[in-house]
Amino acid sequence: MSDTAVRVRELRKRYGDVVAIDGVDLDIARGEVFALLGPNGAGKTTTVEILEGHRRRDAGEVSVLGEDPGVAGRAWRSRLGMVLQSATDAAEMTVREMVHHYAHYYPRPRDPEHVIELVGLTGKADARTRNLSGGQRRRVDVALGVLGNPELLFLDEPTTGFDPEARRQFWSLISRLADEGTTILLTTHYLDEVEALANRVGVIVQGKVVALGEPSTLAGRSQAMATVSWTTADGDHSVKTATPTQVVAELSGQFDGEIPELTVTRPSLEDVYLGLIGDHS
Ligand SMILES: Nc1ncnc2c1ncn2[C@@H]1O[C@H](COP(=O)(O)OP(=O)(O)OP(=O)(O)O)[C@@H](O)[C@H]1O
Repeated sequence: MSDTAVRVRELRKRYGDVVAIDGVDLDIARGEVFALLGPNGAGKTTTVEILEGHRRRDAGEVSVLGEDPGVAGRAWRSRLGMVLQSATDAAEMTVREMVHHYAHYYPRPRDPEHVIELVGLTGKADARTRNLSGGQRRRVDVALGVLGNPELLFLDEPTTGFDPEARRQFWSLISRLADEGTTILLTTHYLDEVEALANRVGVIVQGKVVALGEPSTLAGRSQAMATVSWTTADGDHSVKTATPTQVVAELSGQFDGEIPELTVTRPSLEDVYLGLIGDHS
């Protein structure tokens, strides 16, 4: 079995005059959690839909779990899990009925009761899905996405509408799936989600990948200048420096004890991301 889950070369897609994907290359290894970031309309969903076999490409090579999604059949599809951007229709069925029902579609499903517990819906298992809140309904989507025990899971903005606690629970679910070896392709607008979950991140702007790397080192982040800040009776001070340890050592000689309100920061992933988007738009 190949170590590569997803391989994309020179992918192109237009909608009429709109160039949605403009020569994307992408490699995702098996077992990796890969995040696609980008502003609205950048081409993330189109890319994911092509990888899922839901949309035809105009040009380029695509291989997902060793097959071309444009022609692959049902056996291939059963190895994928999907949480699409648009939520599953609300229904008269209860959560339990729905999860048990969909389990029949897969050759080797997870235990439906275990999945309900995994997504934190045990207390709502007998509620009709139309009576669930937006965030709870999204958890049903996630339950259906992981039900088939997928080798590769697509998550398109999975935590939109989640409250902070639900997002944390979801993150631990994703980490568990990743630990079990599931490859995950995530699109999101939440930078903290990327930092918490992703091994690697690709930033896509106007249909092109403009940066690729680990969240901690993306676009030279780890080598970027640090900012040392502190406060005195004169007011707030800050210095940008490549040698923050030295600055702090010098400052500590000037103060008797603690340096007031000392902080040392490097650019956040959000700073780096906004810089990348600004440079390419
Ligand atoms: N079915 C369609 N018909 C015509 N144009 C489309 C269609 N789907 C997407 N587009 C256009 O293609 C471009 C890429 O859209 P896409 O949905 O892939 O972006 P995205 O990165 O997923 O955005 P978002 O973060 O808003 O979900 C946008 O300019 C969009 O308007």
